[in-house]
Amino acid sequence: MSGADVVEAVFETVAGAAPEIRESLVGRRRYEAGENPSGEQQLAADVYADELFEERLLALDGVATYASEEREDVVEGADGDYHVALDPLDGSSNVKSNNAMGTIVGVFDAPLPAGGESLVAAAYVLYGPLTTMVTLREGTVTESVVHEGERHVGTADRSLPDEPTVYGFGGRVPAWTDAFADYASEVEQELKLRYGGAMIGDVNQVLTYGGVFAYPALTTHPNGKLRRQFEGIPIGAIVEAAGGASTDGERSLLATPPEDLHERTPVFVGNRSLIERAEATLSA
Ligand SMILES: O=P(O)(O)OC[C@H]1O[C@](O)(COP(=O)(O)O)[C@@H](O)[C@@H]1O
Ligand SMILES: [Mg+2]
Ligand SMILES: [Mg+2]
Repeated sequence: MSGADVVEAVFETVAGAAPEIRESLVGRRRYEAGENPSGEQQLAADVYADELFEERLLALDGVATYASEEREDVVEGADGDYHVALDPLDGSSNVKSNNAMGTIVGVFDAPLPAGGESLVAAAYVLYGPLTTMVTLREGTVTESVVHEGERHVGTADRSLPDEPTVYGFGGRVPAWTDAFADYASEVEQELKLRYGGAMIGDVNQVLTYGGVFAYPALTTHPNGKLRRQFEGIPIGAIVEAAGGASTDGERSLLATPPEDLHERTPVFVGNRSLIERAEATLSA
């Protein structure tokens, strides 16, 4: 199977599972006893989505391994040249309040953990009022509506608007560093606050309206909250390919491979001018 065929099969599988993921939320809003490798409590919905994607993606020709935020180690499948990294349910704490959630996928041509130079394709599904899917392959970002598990292309070459409009910053304000607080107070003079607590919902607003999403380094958590392999790299790649930029505070999220599968990193994505200003303010 060619790389393009494997990527297409992964995208088709993730879109195909979307109705089941949505349906699975009914009755799975409670916490399981377990914790994920990042020390966060898992919902029954996180575990269900992780197991469903593991089974379906490892069954595909060409997919050698599966890794996810919800399990410690990489799972080996059959032989193949491609490795998939999943955040099966992003923003799963939103299931309680019935707000947006997502699924994030990265396809790599090197064993995980792997950095941006090994990323061959990426995608996310947004479970909002509609189910939509944004895919990145060969430098092009495409947005589709997912209906009954099928993708219907809406915008074939998605790019960020030149004029930014919205921002969303994670972490409690008292835990922000002074440098980040300076950046935030500039941004809040210029843009409109939109923060929903699911990275995918918040990033999709930035892709749609222009602006910046950040989950910064905190005084309590110097590497922030989000994971480089499962969240930072695929989302950084999508936003960069859509004409925006990404940074971990110093350089593109694609520039530094994770040393550890579950490593955390500060995440900033959005219009280039806003990301450049973030880097300048944080390094001042
Ligand atoms: O509740 P907080 O601190 O605002 O954190 C929200 C962030 O945490 C996340 O929910 C973490 O992702 P998971 O739900 O996949 O662990 C992001 O989607 C979101 O940006
Ligand atoms: Mg997440
Ligand atoms: Mg998750």
